[in-house]
Amino acid sequence: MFILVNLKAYPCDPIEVASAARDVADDSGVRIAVSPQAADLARVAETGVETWAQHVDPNSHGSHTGSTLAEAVADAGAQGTLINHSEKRLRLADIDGAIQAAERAGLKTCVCANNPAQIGAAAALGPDSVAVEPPALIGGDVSVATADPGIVEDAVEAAAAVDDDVAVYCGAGISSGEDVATAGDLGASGILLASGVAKADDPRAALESLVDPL
Ligand SMILES: O=C(CO)COP(=O)(O)O
Repeated sequence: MFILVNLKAYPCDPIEVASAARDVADDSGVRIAVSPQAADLARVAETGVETWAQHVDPNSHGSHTGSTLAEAVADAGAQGTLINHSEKRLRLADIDGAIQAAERAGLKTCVCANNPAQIGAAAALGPDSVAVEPPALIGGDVSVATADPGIVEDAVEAAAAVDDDVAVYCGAGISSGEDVATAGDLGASGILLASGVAKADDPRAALESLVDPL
């Protein structure tokens, strides 16, 4: 399983989480990445943890004030990027453009989606991975794998029907190793989570409990 920790705009210490994620990944052998604010990418990447951007824009170099350039996040040390997160929705053409921009910059891509139908559409655009995250469960206490196991299974099926090579992750409300294991049993090959680590009093302990059953 791949564990991608999205720090969103939470008031956590990105270096503390990144260092803990690096150490827990090293100790457990589980792949863990951290996705901080764009301004923190370089500092987070310097810890040695696998680092992802939270978003890239569809444009390349040029007159695009305020854009998050895929080449710039790659230069800062990012190895991948989320695209179309539930809290950063894009139009279809811009999702397609952002995937192409990320690929030009050598970034791995994960396109987020609300439901299995959107997962199928996202998979058709050829990202490396897709992630199903029901908005109603994001930030809550109940894991998507428990509250709505069918949505994970249907997302896996929807992606496979379009392109077998696209990995499927799930997220929302995941906070325990049991949640991660259940997501794996449903066919997901990774999880996205945020509050379970970013808002934890002890992010390292939270990460250790996530990888415990793996
Ligand atoms: O949006 C998410 C990850 O990208 C999920 O957030 P929570 O883990 O806080 O539910």
